[in-house]
Amino acid sequence: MHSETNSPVISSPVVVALDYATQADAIAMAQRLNPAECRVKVGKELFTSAGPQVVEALHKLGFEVFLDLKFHDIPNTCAKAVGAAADLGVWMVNVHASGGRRMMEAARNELANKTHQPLLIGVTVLTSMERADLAEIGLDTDPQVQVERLARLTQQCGLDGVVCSAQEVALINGLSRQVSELSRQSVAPTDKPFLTVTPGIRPAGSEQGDQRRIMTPQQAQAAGVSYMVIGRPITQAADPAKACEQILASLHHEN
Ligand SMILES: O=c1ccn([C@@H]2O[C@H](COP(=O)(O)O)[C@@H](O)[C@H]2O)c(=O)[nH]1
Repeated sequence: MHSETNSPVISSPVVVALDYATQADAIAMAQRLNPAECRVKVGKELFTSAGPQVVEALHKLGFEVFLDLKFHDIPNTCAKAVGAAADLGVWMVNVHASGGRRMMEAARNELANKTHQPLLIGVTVLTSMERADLAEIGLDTDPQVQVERLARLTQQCGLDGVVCSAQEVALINGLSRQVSELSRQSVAPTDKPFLTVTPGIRPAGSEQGDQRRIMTPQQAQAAGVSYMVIGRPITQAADPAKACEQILASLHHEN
């Protein structure tokens, strides 16, 4: 799905969530961060208030951007929205896996015709949800079971990976190894890793807030996550750049 662009390719697993109400606040935070050490995420609040210009401004600062709008709609509408995100040149875009197979396949097919193809990721179960939340929406199951179900579907639909909590990553990596083995035996083998993008990252001692399925950065790394989405523990720190560097140092990450 993903095609390379002219943006710098960085090895850091950290994606900083720029959850701000205005472009000015988001850019002020981005200017305190280092695009060689992290990517940034634009979510619903910022995109709704600031629009596509904020993505352009972050690109100008040298950041790769995860556009976290979690599209969930009928297949045609979702696919066109994903296509519009691709035209913005973002690094990653996502849809809700619970939108189902036809929606995810339509989104994947839309990207096939694009010059720039962002990573396309399926959101499984929000990291703010626990078993009781699922029961209230008619899913009488552990989050892990629902995550596994949606991760399988997402991989079958040919997306690049999932959003899940780091707590489910070992399970998903096990699943995707099985699928990769099947793929190697098929006529069109692919060795693409199936990515896990994990919010709900909380360094020891930081506020849990509304998150429920959490892990520390070190636990997430040990579990094998591909990318860690970290918002408030970095953006609300007294020194966000230092908070980001300390997390990377705790992962023994070098650029
Ligand atoms: O399951 C999900 C999907 C997306 N998010 C987003 O990630 C960040 C997390 O921010 P924190 O401040 O570190 O909690 C936020 O933008 C969410 O919208 C998520 O948390 N869980």
